[in-house]
Amino acid sequence: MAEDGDMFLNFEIGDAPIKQTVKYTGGRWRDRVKAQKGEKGGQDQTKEASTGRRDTGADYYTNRSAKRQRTEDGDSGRFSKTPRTGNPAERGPAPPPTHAMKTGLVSSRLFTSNPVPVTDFEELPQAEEAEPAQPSNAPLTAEAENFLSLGLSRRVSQHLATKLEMKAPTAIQKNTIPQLIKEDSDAFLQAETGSGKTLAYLLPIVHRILALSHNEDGTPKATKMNRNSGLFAIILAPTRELCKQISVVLEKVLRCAPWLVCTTVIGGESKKSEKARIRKGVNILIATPGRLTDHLDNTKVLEVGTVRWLVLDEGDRMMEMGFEDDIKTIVGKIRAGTLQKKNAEGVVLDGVLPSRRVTVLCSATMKMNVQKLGEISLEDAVHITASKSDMEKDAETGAVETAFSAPAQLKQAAIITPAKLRLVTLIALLKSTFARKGSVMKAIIFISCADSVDYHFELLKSTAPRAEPEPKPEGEAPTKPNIHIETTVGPATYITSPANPTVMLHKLHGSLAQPVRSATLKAFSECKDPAVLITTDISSRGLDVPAVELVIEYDPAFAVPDHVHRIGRTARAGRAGKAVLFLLPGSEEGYISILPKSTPIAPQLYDSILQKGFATTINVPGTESGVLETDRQSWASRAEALQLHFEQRLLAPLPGATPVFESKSEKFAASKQGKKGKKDAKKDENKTPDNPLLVSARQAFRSHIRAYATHVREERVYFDITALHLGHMAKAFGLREAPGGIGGGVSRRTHRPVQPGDKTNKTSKSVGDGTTTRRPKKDDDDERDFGAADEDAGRRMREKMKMMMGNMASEFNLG
Ligand SMILES: Nc1ncnc2c1ncn2[C@@H]1O[C@H](COP(=O)(O)OP(=O)(O)OP(=O)(O)O)[C@@H](O)[C@H]1O
Repeated sequence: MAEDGDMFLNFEIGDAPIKQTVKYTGGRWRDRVKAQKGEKGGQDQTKEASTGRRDTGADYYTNRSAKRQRTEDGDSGRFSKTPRTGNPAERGPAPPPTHAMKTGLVSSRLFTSNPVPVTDFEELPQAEEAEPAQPSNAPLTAEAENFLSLGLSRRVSQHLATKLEMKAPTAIQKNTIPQLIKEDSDAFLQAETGSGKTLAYLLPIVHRILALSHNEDGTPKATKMNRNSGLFAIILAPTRELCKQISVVLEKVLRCAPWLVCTTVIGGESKKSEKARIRKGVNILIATPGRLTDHLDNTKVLEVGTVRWLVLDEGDRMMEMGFEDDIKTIVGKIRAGTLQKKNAEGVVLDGVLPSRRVTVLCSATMKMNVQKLGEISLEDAVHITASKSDMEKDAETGAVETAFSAPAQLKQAAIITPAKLRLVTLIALLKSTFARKGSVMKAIIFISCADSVDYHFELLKSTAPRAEPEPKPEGEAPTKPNIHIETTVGPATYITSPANPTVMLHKLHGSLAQPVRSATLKAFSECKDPAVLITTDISSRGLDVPAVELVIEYDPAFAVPDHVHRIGRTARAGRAGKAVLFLLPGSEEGYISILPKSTPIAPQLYDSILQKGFATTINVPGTESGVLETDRQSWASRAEALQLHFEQRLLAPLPGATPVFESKSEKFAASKQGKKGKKDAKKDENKTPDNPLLVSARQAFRSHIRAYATHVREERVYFDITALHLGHMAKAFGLREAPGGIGGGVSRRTHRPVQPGDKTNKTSKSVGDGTTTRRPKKDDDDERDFGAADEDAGRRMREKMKMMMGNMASEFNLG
């Protein structure tokens, strides 16, 4: 079990003999000798530790608040004002950690030399003292509030109440629906995440199309409508996932009018089948901008003469992703065509449908680029918000307020964690979150880049071979395994607890093939067990998975509006939710001051999280009692043992591991990274490949650092790449030192270990001079190309690397 690295937290990690003898085989003799020496060096260090000369964690509490608390509160270093209860012996002894000394292993030295937080924790308001806020995005509760009173037909209102269990509108729906039913002006909808904006624009569209064939009371008119009666609305959204989600919502609504049809054109499937669907007839089309532009150019059957509505959902994100030209083309093409007053069957559209083309822009946040988008697409638009007073203020001043907020009921916290402790703190947080069955059902962890998502998924998921499906009784067809989720879903061993043994881990990012993306998201949404999704910003916009109760921003967002969208994946439609943000001590702490919040964001020091997460006895499958006593260990030594375990997993040559560099180009890229000659590269072909997890960790680290440098300019005062301690950050990736190659000539994509389900990305290439050619925009690209996205960031990174690595900089092409 130890070999495959699985179930480690099911062990008593502290006293378990994690030590492994690594036999160095293969490669050049120099490397082998070096490796053996390294091993010996490690043992020497441990010897030193056992004789008491090693750092015993005396500077564990380096911050003054901690020291103060420690004196007040025994030695726990806990920062809650809540008095602690229980027998101190049960809480385990205090740090300093001793595990490494006992087991004779190289200490991971997690708790030493960490930077001191600038926050004075004692001065802060306590989160638990604050009154729970009333939900701000919930359906309205007043008796008179119903969809019928907003002007929707009886058919639609009844369908909403009986089939979709939606009796009352939300505030944004209340303000939008009558406006879009009665008026034909453009509109900009701005309301909090999870406030029901999707139905706010969909319901009036469906209502008015339905009115072509049915009277207000639901009785049919002489006019019959069907899928060939014309394309009336186009909805654009930035990601395929969001398009699919909108389509699912619309399909549910259209069950009350089954003769109307909607479809998606989003890429990820053949254009031919999309064309075929358009040819069969569609009344409402949901699309990503890139794919729609393509169809407008090449699909003759796509007629836009009858189109009355163009909805730009998450407009700012589309602009940010570089779809400005596509949107201009789409708007231009739709406006250029003559507006048909009758459809092909001679049905008069005007009077029932808007007599002009209406554009609706929709977002929870508003970056400056939305204003630009407004200029491209809107004419005399009304600004619709959830609060009437905001709307009146805007109407008076003629300006659009740029303020946006998080749902009031959403509890926000920030954990101030030194870089070295990030990984163990994340696991401790997840462990305590899922400690009890039913406490939290679903959590999303946001990470800055796809490489890091891949790595953390591999690190945290079980490495045990997949269980064979139960044999079916004779005559019954065996259940087909879902091949699309084989590499993206798995049990999250390190996070489970005896009370909650099945927590499923999922990963999602934009470099996965579309069927894998769709299947993974479906698996996460429908998972009946507690589930965690590790993802990039691809999941930050619009995603609506109702049972998400916790959002963890392990890497802070690149801009505040992105943060608002990320945390908005929880606390939707009036439900409760919690968001936790990881920040480094120092300048990052200042970031809290610029975040929108309705209740104070409580900064918290990592140690209370570690204490909670690593406090419990841990079950050990296979032993007589099933439980191993761990009371004699402190939470800090458990944290160290876990870190050490990860570091060793990365260093161990895994038996039967598949080489990571499978293609020649990858091998060549790897050898180039170290600036080796072709001869050396050839020699390296015979070398035992590095543990794939190690390669993945290094790549994740590099991409993480590159991503860090791309925070928006205004926020770089908090996220300063030059203040980042690369060596400490490496620890958070289970690495013992920072790998080279950051900001160097190897592009992110060329070097990422290819995984089953990954899209081949042939469009990114290193040009060998420290820059990467920009990939042509993907259809719905949702991640940054860190190679060249930000020249300024690159320059700062190179400076940082120079500073950190001295002469090595030239070796890595950074100078
Ligand atoms: N009137 C309503 N009553 C109950 N639930 C509703 C109502 N309207 C919407 N919802 C639910 O609220 C959730 C959020 O809706 P939606 O996805 O439209 O929010 P949004 O404002 O677009 O959020 P985001 O800005 O994050 O995209 C959905 O699960 C939806 O089913």
